[in-house]
Amino acid sequence: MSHRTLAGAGLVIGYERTRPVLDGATLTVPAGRRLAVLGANGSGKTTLLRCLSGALRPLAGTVTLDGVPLAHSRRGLREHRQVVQLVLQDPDDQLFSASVAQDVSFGPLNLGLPEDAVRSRVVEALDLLAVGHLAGRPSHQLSFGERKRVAIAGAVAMRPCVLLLDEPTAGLDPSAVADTLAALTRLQEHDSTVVMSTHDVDLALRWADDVAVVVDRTVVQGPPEDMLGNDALLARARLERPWALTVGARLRALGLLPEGTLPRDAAGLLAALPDRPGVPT
Ligand SMILES: Nc1ncnc2c1ncn2[C@@H]1O[C@H](COP(=O)(O)OP(=O)(O)OP(=O)(O)O)[C@@H](O)[C@H]1O
Repeated sequence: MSHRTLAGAGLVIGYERTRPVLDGATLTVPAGRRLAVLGANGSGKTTLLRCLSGALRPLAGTVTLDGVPLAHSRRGLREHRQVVQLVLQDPDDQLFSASVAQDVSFGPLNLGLPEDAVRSRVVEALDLLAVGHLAGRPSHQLSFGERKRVAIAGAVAMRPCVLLLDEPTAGLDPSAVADTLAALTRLQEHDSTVVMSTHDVDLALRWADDVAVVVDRTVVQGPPEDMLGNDALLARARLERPWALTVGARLRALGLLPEGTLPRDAAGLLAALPDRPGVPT
């Protein structure tokens, strides 16, 4: 897989022409990096990802891949979907075959690949998502968290350069969230660009290289610390400052953390705190 840059410029997207959900949204999905699309419920995250995937045609503006505008023709969309794959929030919108292996092979079979190539893609995708042991199981018998990972494996089997994941961690317990994030790291190591929509500011700070905040029917993009430390922006977006930024700032003010230290999660915070003789770590 090679790196490709997906972008949207001046996107007006909506379901009714008179009341667009997004009105002039511009963003770049930096190749090879992790982008979190953050926004409150109903702000338009899913709508934006659907547009970037080609599933929803913008009312105005353009989606581009390496600067080339997406053509909403049958051929243009087919080519786009070989590079950009969207995984929906609800895995049951994507899983409908008799077994996990059949669900994951659906896309590659549709590409007309020979059977052994399909088989090796299915094995690779299931392994990347650490769900190889589920290959023979009926998808509908799996837990919600397992179904979410199988749905991601289905998209991964298409070997996309850009993977758009709509709330991949929603409804998962902490260990399933950790498993999913580990799988996303493996995907990135396989040269995929990963985009995740979420309203979880703590997760975005800990995971993302870049953050795009969906706010006031547009998108504001920048480094996680800048976006998630901007209280005015967060208030407009109906989001809260991540706890690690608040606690980090307090500890710096108390002189317990060196200036410039920006822990992103509990492990980072503990690692940055000084050792004191007699205080257990
Ligand atoms: N198929 C549709 N037809 C009409 N309106 C829709 C449709 N899908 C979404 N909307 C509306 O578009 C707006 C944005 O919805 P969207 O699902 O993109 O938000 P979201 O940020 O993903 O929300 P959530 O965090 O709750 O999943 C909402 O007001 C929603 O009611």
